[in-house]
Amino acid sequence: MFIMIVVENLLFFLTAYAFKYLFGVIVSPAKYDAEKIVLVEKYLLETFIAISLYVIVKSISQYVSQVQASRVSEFIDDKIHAAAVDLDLAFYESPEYFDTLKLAKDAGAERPNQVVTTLVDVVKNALMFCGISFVIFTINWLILPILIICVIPTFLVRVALADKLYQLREKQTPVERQAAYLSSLITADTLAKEVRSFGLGDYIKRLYLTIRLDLLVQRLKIIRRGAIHDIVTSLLGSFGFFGCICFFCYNAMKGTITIGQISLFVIIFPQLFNILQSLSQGISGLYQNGIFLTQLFKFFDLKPTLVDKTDTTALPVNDMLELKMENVNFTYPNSSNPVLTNVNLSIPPGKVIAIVGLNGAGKTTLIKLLCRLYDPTSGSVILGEENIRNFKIEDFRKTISAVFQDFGKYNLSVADNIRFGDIYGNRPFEDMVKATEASGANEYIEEFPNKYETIMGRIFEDGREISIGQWQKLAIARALYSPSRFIILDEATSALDALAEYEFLKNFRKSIGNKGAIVISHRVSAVKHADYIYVMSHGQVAQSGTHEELIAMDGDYATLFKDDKEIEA
Ligand SMILES: Nc1ncnc2c1ncn2[C@@H]1O[C@H](COP(=O)(O)OP(=O)(O)OP(=O)(O)O)[C@@H](O)[C@H]1O
Repeated sequence: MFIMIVVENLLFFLTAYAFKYLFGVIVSPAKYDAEKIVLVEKYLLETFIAISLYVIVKSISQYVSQVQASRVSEFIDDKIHAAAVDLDLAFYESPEYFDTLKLAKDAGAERPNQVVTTLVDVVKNALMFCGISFVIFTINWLILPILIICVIPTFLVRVALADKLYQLREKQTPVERQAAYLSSLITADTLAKEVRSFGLGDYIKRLYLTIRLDLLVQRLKIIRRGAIHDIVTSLLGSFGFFGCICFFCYNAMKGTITIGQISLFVIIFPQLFNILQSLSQGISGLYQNGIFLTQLFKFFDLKPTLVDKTDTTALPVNDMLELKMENVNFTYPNSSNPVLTNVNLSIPPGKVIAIVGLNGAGKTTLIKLLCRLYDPTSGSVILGEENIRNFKIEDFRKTISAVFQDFGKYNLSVADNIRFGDIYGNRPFEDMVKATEASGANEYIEEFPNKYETIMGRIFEDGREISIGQWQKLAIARALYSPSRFIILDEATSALDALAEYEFLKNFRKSIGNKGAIVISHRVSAVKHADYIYVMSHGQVAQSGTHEELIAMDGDYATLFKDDKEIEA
């Protein structure tokens, strides 16, 4: 790119000088003879070649610039994704993260491109400026400083405007995110049913428009003020430009400059003014993009809070180990209320453990800790004899497969939906079938003409939408397909009909083999066959035991079970 810029500039000056010599010969007092014609033809040919080369190089240079810009854009996109993948769950549960991500994405999409292209323009214009300055300097040394002084105020005004616009953008980011969220409510498929049945479309549309208009008014106020300052300072620049022309005309009339210099001046001087304007625009643009890129780097600088210890222990080979929680307390970051208090529980291999409790009791939070998506504030999670903090996070997470309440509905093929449980395992197809048979998903998959190659969901062509219960069966198949040591179902059977849930849980112990399992369900009657049951209340284990023991205790569990039975009846 740099080579192209240098060549392009050289060709521009070559063209200008070819013109200078051409005019010099044409208006020379030598008479019209064969020698003069040959000379004119020679300069005409040289001018033609120089112009043609200039045009070709300019086009190539534009092409190279576009290729470079696209590559930079892809590169930055990939870096943003890599940084986002590395961050842990805590970031995804905090608004500050989304603000930083938004600003980084705003910067990421186009700014690096703009930096490259603006930088190229600045270098190009700076080289051109040096060349033209030299030529102008040979004509009259005073012209240059006058012009520069006249352009400086425009430059300062643009830098100040960039600063103000950036500050405003930073301030507006949370509100802009709110507007984007409202827009997604009426454009995305997720809430299409609810928005229509409650007739929310117009209301959300108006709310969105009000926010956007408010943001626009604030922005336009700053832009308007900037435009007025820009007009005033640009006028000053034009005065300088005009002054130089007057000065030149005066000297031309006096005959102190040659006709060749006049032709050079006519070609070059308007360019100089344009270049100075572009340079000031380019440098202030670089400054503006620079402050945006700061946000991109701020995003890249985010570091996961959960990191591997320097001396990690290898996972024990023995896969018949218990997973335990010992005196675990937990408070979410940015919150002061403890969500778990002194929790003790254990999940032995090959056993099904159930956790029941009212909404907000802390069940899902407990699962997040078991999966090491968060670390306990105090107390430990232990695999066998080892605190899970001593293992590599990536290795430990592979020991658990979980189906969360908000599990993934991947709009990809059935096979991909299951393969995601063990994405790098090169497993035989039979394993996939075994998993879908255990979850009950095979019943509907077998009816699809394309079976496991059927695309799920309605987002893409030929996609098949399935019911929530069927999605759940697919998610359970994914967890069963995973070669993990423990499997967790967090209300993963909530949408299954009572019979399907009963059938599934009856066979669940057989499907898990030696794996330890946790099942969370609000249907207490569905988990009564679990080997051991924990009852959670306000972040604590209020009761624990087998179904029979808990019924005999006549506490929270017995009440939940009785309520459940009455509702079922
Ligand atoms: N990311 C978070 N940041 C702060 N507090 C949270 C967060 N997630 C959950 N909580 C709080 O932790 C408490 C326990 O939530 P949790 O989701 O663990 O309950 P739960 O027992 O799974 O409820 P449910 O049966 O409704 O799924 C709730 O009071 C909730 O407000």
